[in-house]
Amino acid sequence: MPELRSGPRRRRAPVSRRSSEPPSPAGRYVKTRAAVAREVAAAAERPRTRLAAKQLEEEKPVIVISDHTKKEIEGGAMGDESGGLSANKGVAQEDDANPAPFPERVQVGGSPVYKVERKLGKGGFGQVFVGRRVTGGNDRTAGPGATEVALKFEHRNSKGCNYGPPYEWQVYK
Ligand SMILES: Nc1ncnc2c1ncn2[C@@H]1O[C@H](COP(=O)(O)OP(=O)(O)OP(=O)(O)O)[C@@H](O)[C@H]1O
Repeated sequence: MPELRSGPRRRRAPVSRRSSEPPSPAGRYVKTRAAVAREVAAAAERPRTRLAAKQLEEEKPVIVISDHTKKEIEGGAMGDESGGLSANKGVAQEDDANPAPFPERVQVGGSPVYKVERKLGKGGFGQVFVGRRVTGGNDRTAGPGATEVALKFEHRNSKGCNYGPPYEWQVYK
């Protein structure tokens, strides 16, 4: 027969730490089950090998800019007054009313696929980002093989397109 305890319960004795060891701030917190579950889920999603990481990188969606998709962009929720294409996840627009981000990758017509990187600047009608060629290219800084280019996003509904496609587009073509 177990004996009943009498008197108040005492806490467990603290785990003894060597006096020379400084108390760790992380040690003062207890992880919740939700936090542990989040960590486990994140670890499961993380690629374990370089090859897996590369494959994951290659699977990322690409926004193909053509006449067809420009129409889709017009009709969809991706337009913004600043003249940007805003779709999917990726580079955040930090200074516009529309918090939707720009696409992660783009392909203009039959061009190579470019990864959209940091913002270079903003003009009257659009925004300019560094585009890094995802595959191929050469070490030249100019020409069709350049690995780094400037990508300008200008929406068809932007004020610069009030009177039809801007002349600048013809020049770029
Ligand atoms: N090739 C580039 N390299 C580095 N920065 C660039 C490049 N192209 C544009 N930028 C940056 O982006 C900003 C906006 O460029 P953009 O061509 O849109 O200017 P803009 O002609 O004044 O604009 P808009 O034609 O919309 O009136 C520039 O002021 C510059 O800071």
